[in-house]
Formats: sequence, C-alpha cells, structure tokens
Amino acid sequence: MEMEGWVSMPKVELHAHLNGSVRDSTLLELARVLGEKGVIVFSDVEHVILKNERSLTEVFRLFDLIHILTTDHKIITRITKEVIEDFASENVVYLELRTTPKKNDSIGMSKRSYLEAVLEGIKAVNTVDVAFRPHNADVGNVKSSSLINDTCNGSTRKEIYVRLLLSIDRRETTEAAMETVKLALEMRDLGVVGIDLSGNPIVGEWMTFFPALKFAREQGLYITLHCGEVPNPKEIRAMLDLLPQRIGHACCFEEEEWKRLKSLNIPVEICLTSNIRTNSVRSIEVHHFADLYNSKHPLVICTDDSGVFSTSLSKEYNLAASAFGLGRRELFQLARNAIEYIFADDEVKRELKEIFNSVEKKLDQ
Ligand SMILES: CNc1ncnc2c1ncn2[C@@H]1O[C@H](COP(=O)(O)O)[C@@H](O)[C@H]1O
Ligand SMILES: [Zn+2]
Repeated sequence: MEMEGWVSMPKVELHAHLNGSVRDSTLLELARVLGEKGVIVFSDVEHVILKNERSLTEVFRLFDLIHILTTDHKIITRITKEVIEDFASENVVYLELRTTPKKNDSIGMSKRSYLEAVLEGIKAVNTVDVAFRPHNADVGNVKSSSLINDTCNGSTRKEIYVRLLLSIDRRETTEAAMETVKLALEMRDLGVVGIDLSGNPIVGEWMTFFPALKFAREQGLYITLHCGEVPNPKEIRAMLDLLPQRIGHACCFEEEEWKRLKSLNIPVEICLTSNIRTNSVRSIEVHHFADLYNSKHPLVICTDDSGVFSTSLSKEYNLAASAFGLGRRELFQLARNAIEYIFADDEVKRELKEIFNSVEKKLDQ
C-alpha cells in the first residue's frame, strides 16, 4: 500500500514525547535565533540536529540540546501546537502526548508554569471547538478540532482528542518525581490522565521513583513505564509488579519476563524505528513485535520521537506492514484495538469506536 493509505487511516498514538516530536525546521529556526544571540554556535547545532544515525547515548545528548532550544514558555506552547497539528494532519484521532515538566529558576519556569504552557498549546490548536468539560470524578475532555488541512469548502476537517501524560525523568529525585505526580493530580480536570517514567535507561534507580509511582497509582492516575529498554531483569520485574496499565518498549526481556508480561496481559507500546535506531533491538527482523502480534498480546504502534527519529505514525504503520507482512485490515484492527488501552474515559472510547466504525465500511472499497 502507498504511504497515502497509511496517512488516511485513523490512528491512535499513545507514546509520543513532546520534545522528541518537534519538527526539524522548528528546531533549526530556534537554533538560528540562539545562534544570533551568541548562546550557541548554530553550525555545530545544525549538524547534530540533522544527523541521522544515533546511539542511545547520543539521543539523550540531543534531548539536552533540544531542551536548551525549547526553554521558554512561548516556545513550549508553540511546539505543543505544532506537534498536535502534525499528528492531526496524518489522521491521528487520539493522541496521548507525554512531557517532562521542567523547572528552571533563571527564566522563572516552574513545573506548573511549564505545564500551563503546554495546555495553552493544546488550546491554541484551534480556537473553535476546544471543550474543557470537567466533570465531577471524571477527567476533563479536551477535544481540539484541527482545521489545518481545511480546504475552502471545509470538507477535510480533522478532529483529534488530546490527553497528557506527565513524565518523570530518571535523573530526578524522589521529591521531584512526587512534585510531578501532585501536579498531575491537580491538573486532572484539564486533560492530564497519567504518569510516565522515562529518560536515559542507564541512569537512576527504581527505588528512587517507586514512592511517587506507587502514590500516583493509589490516587487513580494511569501509569505507563519505559520498561526494558536496556537489559535490567531486576528492574523489569519490579516494574511489572507495580501493575502499570501499559509499558513502553519491552526490548530486553528474557523468557521469564515475557511469561510474566503475558500472564498480566499488560499492553505494550511498540516503537519500531526508535528501537532500531537506538540499537535496543538488533534489526527489524528480530523485533518482538512479531511474537507479540502472533500471540495476540495487546500492543499499539507508536512513534516515540517522530522528530528525533525522522518518522511519523504513518511511516511506522508502513514499516510494520512491510516488515511483518500485514495488510490494511490487520493494521486498521490494531489501531482500533488500541482504543481499549487509552487512558481517557469511556465516552471518548465510544466516540473513537464510532470514528473507526464509519471508516471500516469504506475500507475494502
Ligand atoms: C529513545 N527512547 C527514549 N527512552 C527514554 N526516554 C525517552 C526516550 N525518548 C524520549 N525520552 C524522554 O523524553 C524527553 C523528551 O521529551 P520531553 O522533554 O519530556 O517533552 C527526553 O529528555 C527523555 O527523558
Ligand atoms: Zn519513549
């Protein structure tokens, strides 16, 4: 199938890091401005941004650089808006975007003000039809109607539901992690649905984050963890024992961990290009997608960092199709299955099912 076929298919994105999903053109523009101010040397940075092959260590160096470029409330709002627009433009109908709230005293940024800038970006996707509908016990309903692809007669209006996950960076302390969880609880009515643990997998200790994650779980926030990006059986087992609602990656699992994961039936966020590029998986031929798919384990295809890895969700679907011999029907069904694993409420699930049902009728035409 042509790329266009994957672009037009409705899709669900559950593993996308905000700062990893920024367009290259925006990063270069921001770098140019900082270069002119003498804060960075533009040509050095340009080289790093446009480089294609990166090890896991280099990826995390790049994130540190991206964070220097995006350290400003206005820029955070801008990249949030652009990232949502990019996903909407390829028919992602539900996006769970994750980001690490950052504190930076020198520019008056707190974790809260960072998050407010992100929420501003969600609202800015479109001024019409953005509904904040906080209900009593339920999470808020943030539905951004993106008109970016609108033609003059308004025939290709695209709608996208957006929810937020707050990430805890593995470099953080227990207190900092706890602050993020408390912020998530406060912002629940504004579309924050859960907590993610991410960051360089060789940094930090599980017991540092555990108290905050346990508290989040007890408070009813949904949890997803970057799990098994590098071999660490002890940590993988401890992570599974927390019973997160989803995990990301699961690249370096051994027999025993697979058994546990499968018996718990925890959905896995699969990021093919990311895993290959960071060498967490040797090659696409040996990727665990095939085994999980064949054993009907719940999984969802995601991008991870569409900017950093020069990919898109449509490209990931295309890659899964060609690498594992899947057709349009099978991938449509995978995308639809993912509705069950989202962290939004039943009303959103119902609406998403309707979108998929209406498209299904046209699938074989
Ligand atoms: C490649 N695999 C990965 N493994 C682990 N963590 C990753 C990641 N890709 C991204 N992040 C996490 O997301 C942050 C960037 O987005 P935000 O600043 O939060 O919006 C990175 O700094 C890292 O902590
Ligand atoms: Zn990730």
